[in-house]
Amino acid sequence: MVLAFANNLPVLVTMPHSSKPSAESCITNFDAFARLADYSLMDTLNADPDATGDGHDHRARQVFSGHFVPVTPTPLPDPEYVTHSSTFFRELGLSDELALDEKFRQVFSGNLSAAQEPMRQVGWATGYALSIYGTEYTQQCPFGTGNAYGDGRAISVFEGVFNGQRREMQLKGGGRTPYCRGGDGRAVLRSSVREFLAQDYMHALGVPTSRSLTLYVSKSETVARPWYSQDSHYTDPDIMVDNPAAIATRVAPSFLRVGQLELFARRARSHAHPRTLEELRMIVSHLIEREYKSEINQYLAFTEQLIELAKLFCQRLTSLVANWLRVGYCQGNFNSDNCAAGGFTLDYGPFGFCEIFDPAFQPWTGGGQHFSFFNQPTAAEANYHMFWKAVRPLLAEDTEALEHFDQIRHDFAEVMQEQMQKMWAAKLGLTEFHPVLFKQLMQLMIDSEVDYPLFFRELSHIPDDVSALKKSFYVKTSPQLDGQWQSWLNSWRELVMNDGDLAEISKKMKQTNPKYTWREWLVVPAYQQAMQGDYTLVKELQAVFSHPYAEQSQAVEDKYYRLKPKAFFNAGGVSHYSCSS
Ligand SMILES: Nc1ncnc2c1ncn2[C@@H]1O[C@H](COP(=O)(O)OP(=O)(O)OP(=O)(O)O)[C@@H](O)[C@H]1O
Ligand SMILES: [Mg+2]
Repeated sequence: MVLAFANNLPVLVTMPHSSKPSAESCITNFDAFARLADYSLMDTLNADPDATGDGHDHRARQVFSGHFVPVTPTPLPDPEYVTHSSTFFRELGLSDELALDEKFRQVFSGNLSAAQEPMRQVGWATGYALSIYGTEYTQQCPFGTGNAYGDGRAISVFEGVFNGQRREMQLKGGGRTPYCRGGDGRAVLRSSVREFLAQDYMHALGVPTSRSLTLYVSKSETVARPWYSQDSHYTDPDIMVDNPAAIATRVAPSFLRVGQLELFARRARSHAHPRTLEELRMIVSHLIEREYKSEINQYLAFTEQLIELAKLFCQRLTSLVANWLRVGYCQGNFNSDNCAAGGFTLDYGPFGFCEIFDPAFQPWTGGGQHFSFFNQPTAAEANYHMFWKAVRPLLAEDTEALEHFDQIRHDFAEVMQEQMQKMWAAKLGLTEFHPVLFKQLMQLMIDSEVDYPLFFRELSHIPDDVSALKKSFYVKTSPQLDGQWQSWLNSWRELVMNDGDLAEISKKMKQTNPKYTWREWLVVPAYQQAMQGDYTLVKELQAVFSHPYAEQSQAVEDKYYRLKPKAFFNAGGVSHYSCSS
């Protein structure tokens, strides 16, 4: 609120939030929404020449060239509105009532026949390649060639400019595409609720991410997925569960993945067809246009633009991963096909948030150590390497540019380390990273089995006695361990006090260390309840997650600011999962 003067009388006015549209720009009906459609992607990139123009061919097949395949989603039968992101709707200039508009619901539950000009009645899916930790794979493709791998159940249906920013809207679980590999093309309500809430939450945490738009569920279609029986402690699912099919729509400037650049680079390398290098160049130009336009001068020579791209992607990816560690996030499956080339979080499948501190935390049983919590900087480097390798052929004859480009690749680990140190210093309220102090802290956190987010939040009060931190310990500590904590605390406090005003530092720490984290055992009841048609808990979580750094009410604190109960340790579907779709 600020004081303004009207007729010389002071009046209170509410400052419009920067992302809040003015009343005139608020879109309340589908007709106005559809008018924003602008499919420059479909007009500038190559379509699969073998695709039927109407997009009705959903058979799993190889796609040999082109950047996208026109394909129609398969509508959810009897779609019911579950929720939408009010925050994001406001940013886009959409009114909340639009989420309940009949045509809007039809379109975002997969029925494109409800779309009207200039919207098109066909969407698109894209192919991509897969590398796991820097090793190229083609075996995941049913033909063994890699030509049938890509968006198997993600279908983009809309592209348009909202308040000056171009966005692509993509249905997840929108039915089969040529890349479905025999899958059903669906996502279940369980995973859709998780992805929807997590995207919203990450945004509120200040971590770059694809965004949640809407979530609809079918009242008549279910799909079976392997899952865990009640109280199962097995590593793998032990039963098949019918779960309602759902479609969550996510939004981003583009859904370009490192794996997508790789697909075209691999084809160029093997001279798969005469236009391979040109298609690679087109997809990289598209990446610059969609994700880096405001930071890369379009009048630079293309090779110089590529160097800028390499620098910016390195900055974004390292900062992203540092943020993941800051908030306790583990992506779980950070392959090149789950690594957005725009440098934001994408694919909330087997992810989790660290509760009891473990640097090797990994909720996905298929993910192994290499994608675990503290290994994410290395996993990011492997993905960056694949990006570098994919783009490099476009610089082929320019030795000077190549040298520069290679140097940026070489410096990745150093930039990553700088970002990490900056992040750890900020988490500890310090202006500088102190390696010894940090190492001691990590050991103490492991020995006391601290709850990662709860510990850092309690530390943000800058206590002078270890007893204040015990709220975050899962074990009872010995007097000896308490002594070690106290001496660590004393050294740390001394450094903090040298850095400035304690109240100011504490405030900053609380903006760095969220109070409310994702606790899977508190999310499970929300999707279970949603499966019964009750969305109260989903909405409650949306509200809690939208202000993760705020204190919120006593009732919210009592329910959500807590250690994980013992019953949920090693619980299948809560502490770990082998299936996430
Ligand atoms: N039920 C399904 N039917 C068809 N394809 C699927 C299905 N589940 C997953 N896939 C495809 O398998 C690939 C690997 O799955 P993964 O779990 O990484 O991705 P996802 O969660 O579906 O998608 P995204 O990366 O788009 O968020 C993806 O290309 C995905 O589209
Ligand atoms: Mg994926």
